[in-house]
Amino acid sequence: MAKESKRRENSTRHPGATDNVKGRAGRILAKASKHDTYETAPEAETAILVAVPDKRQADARTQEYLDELAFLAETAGAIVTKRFVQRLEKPDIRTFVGEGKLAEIKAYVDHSGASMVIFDDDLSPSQLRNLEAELQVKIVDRSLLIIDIFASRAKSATARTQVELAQYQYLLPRLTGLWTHLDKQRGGGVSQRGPGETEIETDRRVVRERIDFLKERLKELDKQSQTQRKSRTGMVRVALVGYTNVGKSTIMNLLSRADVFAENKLFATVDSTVRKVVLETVPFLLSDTVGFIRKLPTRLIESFKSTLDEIREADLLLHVVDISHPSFEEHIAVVNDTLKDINAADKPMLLIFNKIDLYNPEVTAEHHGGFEGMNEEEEETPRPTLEQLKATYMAKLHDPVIFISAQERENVDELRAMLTRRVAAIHAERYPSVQPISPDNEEWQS
Ligand SMILES: Nc1nc2c(ncn2[C@@H]2O[C@H](COP(=O)(O)OP(=O)(O)OP(=O)(O)O)[C@@H](O)[C@H]2O)c(=O)[nH]1
Ligand SMILES: [Mg+2]
Repeated sequence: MAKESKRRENSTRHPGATDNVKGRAGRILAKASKHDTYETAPEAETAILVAVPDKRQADARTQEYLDELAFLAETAGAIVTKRFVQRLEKPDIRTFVGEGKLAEIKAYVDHSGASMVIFDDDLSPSQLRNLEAELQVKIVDRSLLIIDIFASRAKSATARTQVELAQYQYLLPRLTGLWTHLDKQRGGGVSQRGPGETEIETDRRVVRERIDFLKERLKELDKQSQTQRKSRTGMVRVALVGYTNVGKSTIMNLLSRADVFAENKLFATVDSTVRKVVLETVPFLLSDTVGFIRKLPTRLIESFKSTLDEIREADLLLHVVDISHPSFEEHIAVVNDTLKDINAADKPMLLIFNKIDLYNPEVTAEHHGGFEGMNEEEEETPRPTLEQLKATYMAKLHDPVIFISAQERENVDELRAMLTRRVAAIHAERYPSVQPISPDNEEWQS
């Protein structure tokens, strides 16, 4: 017993203990934990993408999803050399893709020397194990890819702790998975416990302890930031939300003259930034937050709770949309669903359609590059004009909408005016007797 507790103490205190777990059973995480920033990543790895859409999914949609996956892979520092698509009613339970497709992928991996295969979905622990055994290269699923990018971007203590928590939560069931076949064969019985099971039990315990430790640490960090946030009470709080890469940080910089990192990469922002902004004597706090994405792992959302508090505690959400993206409507839905997941769906919202400079009604899904078997008719569906879109959204939504180009500074003054009126109205509502600012009386959403 004494020996046991001593070992446990060592394992939690000594960083090498968890590294061992990662090293032995969790090499899938090696990349996520190794490189610090994307910029300093050593020579790029080559990656193959694999998607298994269901039979009903339109070809253009499949291609768009693969574009997004390629963008994620590039953001993580990999060069994509090939895409594989297999339409299946349901992914194969053993190897995700069917036998024939797996052989095709295997042939390509062997021939091209690609160093990893990235799947556009999450793999079960056993699928991961089987695929690694068959293909003999690193297998990365969607969750791991996103966690990896977050790991390379996280700067603050909170974000780094959140990412580490997500990494271990990802690892834990996969440790179990590596050994489930043994458990089954043995059918229980203490006397038959092999060394494998003892080892895995130790690993699991080390990982669980690390998870508990990180949760505690997050609680402490959360207390500190709560104290910080309390000192800001009274201020109207506005949060920029939206799909990744839509221009949230660019708008933050425009409105607050801050210098927030913005670039054409997914998840440029992982930490949230808060700035005090004063527009026509109306002061408020503006925060820039992590972008959302389709199939964002729930675990990751949970571990990013503190970051998401900025959104939960906001009085007004500025939902930024990249109107030039062919799937912008799906992006809106993903963001709204994620807001629901984090209990922030009922907040007042202003919808900002950004990148109007890139919007071209003539351009269809085609500009993303057709691929074999693409349905020609699908490509030719014309997109509505900006005016038509404006009319549709104005009619459809209770929330006001505005169309801008943050980059070309188009309609930015209009955005400022709209925001000023909105914040002033919230302020007036909160402090009816004080009214330190003179809210514009006209209907702000006219
Ligand atoms: N053409 C065009 N590009 C824009 C516009 N606004 C932003 N961008 C570009 O879009 C890319 C993404 O902008 P960011 O501000 O980093 O986007 P974000 O929403 O903060 O992205 P994440 O933090 O990754 O979620 C950058 O390359 C910007 O320069 C715009 O109005 N027009
Ligand atoms: Mg950003």
